[in-house]
Amino acid sequence: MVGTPATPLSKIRRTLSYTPGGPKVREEKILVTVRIRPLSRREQAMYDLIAWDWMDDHTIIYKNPNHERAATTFTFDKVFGLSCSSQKVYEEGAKDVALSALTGINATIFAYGQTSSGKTYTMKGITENAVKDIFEHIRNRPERDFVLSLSALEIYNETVVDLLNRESGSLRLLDDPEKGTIVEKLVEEVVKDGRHLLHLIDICEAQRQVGETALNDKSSRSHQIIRLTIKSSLRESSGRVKSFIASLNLVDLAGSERASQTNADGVRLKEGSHINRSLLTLTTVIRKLSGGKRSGHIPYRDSKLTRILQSSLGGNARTAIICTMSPALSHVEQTRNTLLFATSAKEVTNNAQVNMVVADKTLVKHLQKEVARLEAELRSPEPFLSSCLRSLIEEKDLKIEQMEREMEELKRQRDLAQSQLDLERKSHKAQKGLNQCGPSCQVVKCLSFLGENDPVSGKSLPITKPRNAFGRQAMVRQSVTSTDPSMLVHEIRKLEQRQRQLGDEANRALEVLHKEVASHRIGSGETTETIARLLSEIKDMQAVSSVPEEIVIGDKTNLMEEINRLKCQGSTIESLEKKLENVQESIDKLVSSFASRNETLECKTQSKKKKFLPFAGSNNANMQNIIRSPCSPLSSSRKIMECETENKVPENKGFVPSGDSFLMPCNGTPIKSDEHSNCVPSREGTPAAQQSNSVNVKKMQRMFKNAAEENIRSIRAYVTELKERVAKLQYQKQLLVCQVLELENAAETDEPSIIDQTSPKPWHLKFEDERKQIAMLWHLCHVSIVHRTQFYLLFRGDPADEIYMEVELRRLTWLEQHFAELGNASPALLGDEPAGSVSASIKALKQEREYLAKRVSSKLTADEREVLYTKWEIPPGGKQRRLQLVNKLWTDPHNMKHVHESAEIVAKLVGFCESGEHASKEMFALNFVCPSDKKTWMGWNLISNLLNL
Ligand SMILES: Nc1ncnc2c1ncn2[C@@H]1O[C@H](COP(=O)(O)OP(=O)(O)OP(=O)(O)O)[C@@H](O)[C@H]1O
Repeated sequence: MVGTPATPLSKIRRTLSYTPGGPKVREEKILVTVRIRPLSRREQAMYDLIAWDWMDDHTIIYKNPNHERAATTFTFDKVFGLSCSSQKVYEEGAKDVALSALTGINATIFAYGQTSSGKTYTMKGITENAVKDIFEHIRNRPERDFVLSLSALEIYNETVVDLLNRESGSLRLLDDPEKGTIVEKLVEEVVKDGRHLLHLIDICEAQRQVGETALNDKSSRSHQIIRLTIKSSLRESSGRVKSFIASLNLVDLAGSERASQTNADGVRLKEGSHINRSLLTLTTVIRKLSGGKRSGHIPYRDSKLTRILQSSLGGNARTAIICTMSPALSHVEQTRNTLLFATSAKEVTNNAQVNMVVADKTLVKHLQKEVARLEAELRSPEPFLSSCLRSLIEEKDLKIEQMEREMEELKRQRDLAQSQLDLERKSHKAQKGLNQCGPSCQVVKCLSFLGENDPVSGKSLPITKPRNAFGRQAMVRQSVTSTDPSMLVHEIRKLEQRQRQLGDEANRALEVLHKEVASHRIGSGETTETIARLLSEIKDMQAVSSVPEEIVIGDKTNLMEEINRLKCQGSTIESLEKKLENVQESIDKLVSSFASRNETLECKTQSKKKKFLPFAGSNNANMQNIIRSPCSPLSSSRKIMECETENKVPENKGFVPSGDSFLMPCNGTPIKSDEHSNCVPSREGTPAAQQSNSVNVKKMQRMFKNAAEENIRSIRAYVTELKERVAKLQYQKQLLVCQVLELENAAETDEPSIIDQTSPKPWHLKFEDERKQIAMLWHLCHVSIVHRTQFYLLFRGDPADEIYMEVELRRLTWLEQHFAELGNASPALLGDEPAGSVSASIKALKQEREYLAKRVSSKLTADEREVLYTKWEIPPGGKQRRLQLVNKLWTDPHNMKHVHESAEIVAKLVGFCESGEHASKEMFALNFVCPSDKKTWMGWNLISNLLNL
């Protein structure tokens, strides 16, 4: 094997570089040395061989006692042999770095190596020497004020423990934007002197987790970090105070180990696996850093060790690593790994800089005053606490007030937006209705009919007058597209009223006809029967279709009831139409019957002829009714009026009857047939009268014939017109039903498409709105949080997403409606499962959360978990923290930040990746049916899908 190329010392030497306008930045490589300990007693007892040679102070070679492979050479900043003292190791491998902390540069020294290779032994020597040197340095710098403080922790089984205060339990790591990773609540003891410092370090040693393994009687089972923070300040002649602050980290890592060598089991095995895992992360970090800092993601966060040491690994610190090793042949593989790690480490470059604070005199004075004030307050804790409390309460009150104001403003904005939206909808509806070609267009046009007299009030509506398009549009907009239920019910009432009037008129017309037929035996008996039957049917129909007068108006439920009732009446109107058709047929028959019998009638007595003036005489009252009817079309009324005038006897100038017997009927006085018959023969008795009568009878016959025909024609025309109006009525009802249903639907779905098309909302705003609505509906419908996550992450506002957003919104609206309607529907299960109950839906979601909670450990690193627990306020040491975390996800649909963060976490837990094969937008396409490949479907029916992951 070819040896690792040596790193020339020139390359390792530190170089200073400067950041313009900023503090000096020292860019340098990590100082890497190797210390070889003597063979241990155990190794000697086993007659283990020394497998390594160290030719000079920098090179170490694998001796390869069996000459199986080529020699392997490793070169480092320094190689310390078996007999090298700790003093020398410190002097040449750590001192320079350690003392940097005195001048404001962070420093880290750590020992790395296999278990029992001498790390603790080495770090002890380094620490003692460093402490000695630091205090000597302080003694030699009387012009500077130094403040030293010490904190210490161990990472045992990925748990951070304070070595100066074990009782505090597991400590959390927090991210500080300025300081980087900090350990919450870590005790920091101010150091009085060197002895005190060593005493504290001894305490830490004593507190540390140590256990016996096959390789080491006192094996360190944790990583230990002792942090000595050194603050020094110098009062300059100008009055300015220059302060330095830096930390010296003394790190004794737990050793990498093989279970087979340490004979570990149980607790030791668990410790060993944690140790190895975190060392593996450290190795990965070093390896990645050695490839250049910008060589991709550095997984500092994969372990607490690397997280805490982040600034020392390629950051703002000077770092020295002492790799310890056993020379024994039995450990050669482990040692080789250590040397490979060391080789990578020496390629890592740090950017250390002086952490300096310069404060002017005034500021210092101000700070001193502030400190004095605080100290005074602390001396009298009660007023201090009460003032703190007071200020806290005041602050809280202010916040509440501010929030209330914001809420008011938001409410106002919401109401304003709502009313604008309503207006837009109305105007859009009207526009849409008028612009569209097709049935609805025709129907809307029919509604100009509404512009006639208001049958309910009997008054002429002001909106009926304009006959231009604009006026009609305005009218339609106001009456039909109104979302106001009372307006719509009012419209329905008007239609009802019209229907009743039409029925009345048809009834009256038929009554007239019936009477004529019955009293004069016009037409066949069959026709008479038909008309009588129709008359009674129409009466029945009117009774059935009568509308209850007292209906509470203005309520949505009543509106729906109205619509349902109208829908039911559709058939009634149809039957009315049918009946009117029948009437027309009957009239036609009547006409033909009348025509055929005309000649016969001419030979009948005059008393009967007189009775051919139904509308002019005996039925005048009925006729007047028809003419006066508010719904009677002007045309037919006019015709009837004309007919009435024409039928008046005085028109016949040639015939001058003596007395007024014949004129009586024209005055509207009913004439009984027997009275009439008594009267007429007295005139017919004279010859002159007979001659005159014979002429006049023919004339009369013609006249009566014309009158009768005209009457029947009038009725026919009137029936035709009634039919037309019934058709209009039908259209209007249909339109109303459609409009109301559409409005109802739009109100429920808050359909975005009905917003004014002339000024469409920008897509990104629409997208945001829809996304918020969707998030809310997901929440309301207890939709699977994996589904939510996938949808949320897949659709991020691309214009092509519009259709998916629309579909999702419609689906959810539908679900929510049905949820409300069924009362206990289970949207979360609505996929290929029948709807269950609400509780089943909630249960499904609960199961999903439990399932995801189980994945927290496997899908998130311990560090990631800790960060999340902190962020999501899961108390340390609590039970089922994973479930607590998952239960907090997707619970606040109003907060889009919460939604986003929830989605990110769930995505990690299910291994969802936007570009992956599981993430196809098509799976959210237009139907509920699962795609055949269940693996790609992560939709509504979640648990089964998860099991397929
Ligand atoms: N350079 C050395 N000279 C003499 N003895 C040493 C040297 N290094 C280590 N030893 C001894 O070897 C044994 C193991 O050393 P130490 O406990 O420091 O190893 P370690 O690497 O810290 O082990 P672990 O990782 O298991 O904690 C100790 O008894 C120690 O005194």
